[in-house]
Amino acid sequence: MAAEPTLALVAHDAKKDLMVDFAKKHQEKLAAFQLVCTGTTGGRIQEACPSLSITRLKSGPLGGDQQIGAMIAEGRLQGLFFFVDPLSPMPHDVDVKALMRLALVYDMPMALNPATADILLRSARLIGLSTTSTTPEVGTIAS
Ligand SMILES: O=C(CO)COP(=O)(O)O
Repeated sequence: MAAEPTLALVAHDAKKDLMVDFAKKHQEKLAAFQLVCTGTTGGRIQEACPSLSITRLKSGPLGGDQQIGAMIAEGRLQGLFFFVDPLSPMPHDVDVKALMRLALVYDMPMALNPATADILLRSARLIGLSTTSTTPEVGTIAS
């Protein structure tokens, strides 16, 4: 039997309450995934949803975003819900951009807000019916 698809849940501080509400609301559906989170986001979700099994990586500013980026590059992630705060400066802005960039490069289903995450959670591709990752053709990048 194929392993469950892996979904990353990440939220900036101003969006963590939204992420916790989202996780509580969709707890049953989220249980069908292997969940990975950046450190603080994962702690908040775990506290609110003790039945979910969550792998917590480093906190975003300490490398967690990059760890998730590496999972994308290595084909170990099937979806990314990243609730970003567009109104606050981030010390690790380069990491945030790098993570979103890799999600785009690898055509990863990515939701940057709860409205889109709601839709993606219902999508056949994300729930694992088609989890083939798209490897970009490096040669096609324009010089
Ligand atoms: O900073 C983050 C994403 O850029 C999230 O990290 P934390 O979940 O550790 O707060």
